[in-house]
Amino acid sequence: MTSSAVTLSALRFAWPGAAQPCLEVPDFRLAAGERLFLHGPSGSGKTTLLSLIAGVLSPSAGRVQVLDTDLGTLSGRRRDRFRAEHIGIVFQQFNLIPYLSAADNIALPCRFSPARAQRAGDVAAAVRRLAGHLDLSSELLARPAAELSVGQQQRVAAARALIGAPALVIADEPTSSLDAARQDAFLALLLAECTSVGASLLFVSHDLRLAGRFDRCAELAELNRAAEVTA
Ligand SMILES: Nc1ncnc2c1ncn2[C@@H]1O[C@H](COP(=O)(O)OP(=O)(O)OP(=O)(O)O)[C@@H](O)[C@H]1O
Repeated sequence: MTSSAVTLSALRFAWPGAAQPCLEVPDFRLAAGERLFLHGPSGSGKTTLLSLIAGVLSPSAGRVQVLDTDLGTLSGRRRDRFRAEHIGIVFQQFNLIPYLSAADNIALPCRFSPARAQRAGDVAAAVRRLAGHLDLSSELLARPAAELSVGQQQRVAAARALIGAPALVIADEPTSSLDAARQDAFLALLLAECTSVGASLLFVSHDLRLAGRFDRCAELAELNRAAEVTA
């Protein structure tokens, strides 16, 4: 087992054309199995940081290491494969495929990653188990994602992130569209799933009431030196 899930070294990221870098993170580490709550004002760079860790964006300088892999050493295709195999992501915009059923959306990572399919075992049963915990009925599972409410889509995105036990789960405001009861059920499932497989969790939220349920709470400004320049 690796001792570090994410290591950022001398990371710098500037959006094209921007006068100032958005992120300058000298050094950050998320330990294996650690569950971190990350918060910060709107526009401070949380989603950008998650996109760099997911390998969706590439840093302008510095290194992003996930598990034992330096993402900068991977070609675009290998990075996509690495992400599918090892990282479960709940994007702020969910990124569901609208014409696929909710069940097929949840199962999608298992189609892209044989290792994840193998870890899931019976994929259809894994879909039903996660959906059950998130109060998604079989009728909802059969519907195209485009015909679900925003909160239902968010729960589908959460189940998709968890299927096949990824070693790292990244969640960007994953409870913003849920009512209190479903928010609680979702968080309980997320924490339990991560604990049961020893996965690390990087959870971004504005809702500081949730922070106490995590191993560590950090504000992005504590990690990001660029924040000192722009503040
Ligand atoms: N595609 C893009 N091109 C250029 N600038 C961008 C792009 N996406 C985000 N930014 C800028 O990068 C900065 C950080 O944005 P980011 O979405 O990471 O913030 P955030 O902390 O996640 O905000 P929120 O809490 O509102 O989701 C902002 O100033 C934003 O305007």
